[in-house]
Amino acid sequence: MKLVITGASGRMGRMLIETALQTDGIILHGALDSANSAFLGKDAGEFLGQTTGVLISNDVEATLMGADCVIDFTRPEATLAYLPICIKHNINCVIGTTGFDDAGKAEIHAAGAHIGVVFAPNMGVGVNATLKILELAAKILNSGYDIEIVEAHHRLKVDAPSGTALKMGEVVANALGRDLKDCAIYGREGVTGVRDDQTIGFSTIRGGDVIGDHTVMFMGQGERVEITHKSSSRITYATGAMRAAKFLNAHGAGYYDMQDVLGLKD
Ligand SMILES: NC(=O)C1=CN([C@@H]2O[C@H](COP(=O)(O)OP(=O)(O)OC[C@H]3O[C@@H](n4cnc5c(N)ncnc54)[C@H](OP(=O)(O)O)[C@@H]3O)[C@@H](O)[C@H]2O)C=CC1
Ligand SMILES: O=C(O)C1=N[C@H](C(=O)O)C[C@H](O)C1
Repeated sequence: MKLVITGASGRMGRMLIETALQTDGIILHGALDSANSAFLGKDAGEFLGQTTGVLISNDVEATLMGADCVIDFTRPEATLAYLPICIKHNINCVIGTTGFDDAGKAEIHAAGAHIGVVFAPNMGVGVNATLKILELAAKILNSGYDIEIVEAHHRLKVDAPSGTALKMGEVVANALGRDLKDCAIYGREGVTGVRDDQTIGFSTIRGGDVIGDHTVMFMGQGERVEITHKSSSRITYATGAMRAAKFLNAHGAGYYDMQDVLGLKD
């Protein structure tokens, strides 16, 4: 399978290039970066001390020509610029980028009518297992528990709360028959009044080089259940993305998430 990686000089882009070069059945076909990138024209493997023959480019059409799949971990505006070109050339798309608004999410969903799309804010197997555990926990602890979600990431992350935290909130809210849009509280300040027991609170921590920590708390009378996932390397996201690319190669057009890829849907 011929793969193009966007955001090639980014934290995830580099991890994806390293992982692609080591994954059976995957050929690194192209590497894209922004028009401002200092890495344009450089070999995609240079940061590893390797020569791959693939040069980092911002010529999207030329780079995508002949590719089977794009893996995109960039920014929403970049993803939404690449997507129509993927549709035009019938190239599947694995999207790990976070921070989309509703219109952006709808565009990605609609792309699934033309090409294979896996869209997930976290491609790690452990986080996706955690989502299933959260669904079960929420169904059992369905009344008398206040729910709070705390996430921590490195100082360079630009969106908050993380896509993973929002997904966790959505899974818990759905399991409780609530709509996250109506019950989410993003931070508190000043005289807030007592807590509304129907809300789901989010707290964001940013600092240092934290790769990604998420905790969901179910706080009741006399006890507190905390479900935590901690990432210690970006490798988990990259191997998940490779699995997603192979899944799309086998399944073709459609809109999927990592629960589909991992066979975790009921
Ligand atoms: N789903 C998952 O499992 C995971 C998702 N993520 C998400 O992936 C995304 C990227 O994270 P990370 O790698 O840490 O971020 P980085 O900032 O390290 O990398 C972003 C890359 O995207 C490129 N880029 C930014 N804007 C544009 C643009 N307009 N057009 C083309 N390329 C662009 C950057 O190029 P330049 O520097 O030249 O601007 C850079 O190469 C984030 O949304 C993050 O939340 C992260 C980890 C796991
Ligand atoms: O930006 C990151 O680093 C991460 N982003 C994703 C998110 O927003 O949930 C996934 C992971 O937590 C790392």
